[in-house]
Amino acid sequence: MSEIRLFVTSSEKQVEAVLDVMSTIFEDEDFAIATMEIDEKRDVWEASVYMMADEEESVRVRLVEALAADFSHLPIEREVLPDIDWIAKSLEGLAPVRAGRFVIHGSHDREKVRTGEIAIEIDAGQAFGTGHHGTTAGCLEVLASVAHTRPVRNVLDLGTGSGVLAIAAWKLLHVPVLATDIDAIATRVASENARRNGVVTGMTFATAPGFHSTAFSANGPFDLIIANILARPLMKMAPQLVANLTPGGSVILSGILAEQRWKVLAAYNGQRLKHERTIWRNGWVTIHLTK
Ligand SMILES: C[S@@+](CC[C@H](N)C(=O)[O-])C[C@H]1O[C@@H](n2cnc3c(N)ncnc32)[C@H](O)[C@@H]1O
Repeated sequence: MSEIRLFVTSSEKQVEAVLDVMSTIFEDEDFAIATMEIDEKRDVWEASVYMMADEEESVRVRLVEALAADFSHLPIEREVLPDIDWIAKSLEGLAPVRAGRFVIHGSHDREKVRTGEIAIEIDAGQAFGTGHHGTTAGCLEVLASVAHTRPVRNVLDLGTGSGVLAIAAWKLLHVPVLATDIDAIATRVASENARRNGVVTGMTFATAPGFHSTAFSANGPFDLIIANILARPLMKMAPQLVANLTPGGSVILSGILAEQRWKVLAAYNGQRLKHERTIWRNGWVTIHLTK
């Protein structure tokens, strides 16, 4: 089935406002949303939402409705994207990513690892997390800095995807790591990636939505919790997440668009966590808080 892009074209300022509207209506769903500069001199930009062909009509109806109030003058255009083997394509373009002391690379780039780097080998596959997304790279950067400043005896990676953050924490800290995901395929991929990266003991995997598993009480509470999910589930889970954190422990949250950060901070301040630092990468923020 083809992939479709629905988009509007305008100035950078208007396109940013349209992107805000798009993120509000589609924030809990899997549709990718992006802005792109078309012509720098003429200030021409596009805001796009991507979907599969069978979802186009319902997305279009919602988009027209949401843009009606302030942007009805902007026509919604459409592009059918060519069918591409995305996994092969993404592998071709995946250069190693460096964040803190970490380098995340595909198996085709093993020789590019430099002395002193902590290398994590992840090939693009069925689970999210090759290090190229701003949220993953942001978590790695904060992880490296947290490890310098605080003793960490165990780690929880909630929403592990490819396992990249769990493997990074294990390689950096040499402590037990629990890696969980709502998606059983992700948990399987994460454990295969862990094995491929030389993790033999000290890492536990569980498939669980949020904190609904005995794995959390069996392995926690945790000195460090990393959760790269999305703003809304992170806000909802704040009480349980903080209950699973040791006093003095650290939380690294990502999957949060810059404009959503205040709501997420409010949810965690409400649980008496202290804000330490927020970093930005490609429009996404990663937040470090302590208990
Ligand atoms: C953005 S990916 C992050 C993957 C990886 N940790 C990284 O940083 O690259 C989010 C992951 O969280 C998982 N997820 C989403 N909602 C979840 C929930 N309520 N409980 C556990 N995992 C969840 C998804 O299946 C997905 O693998």
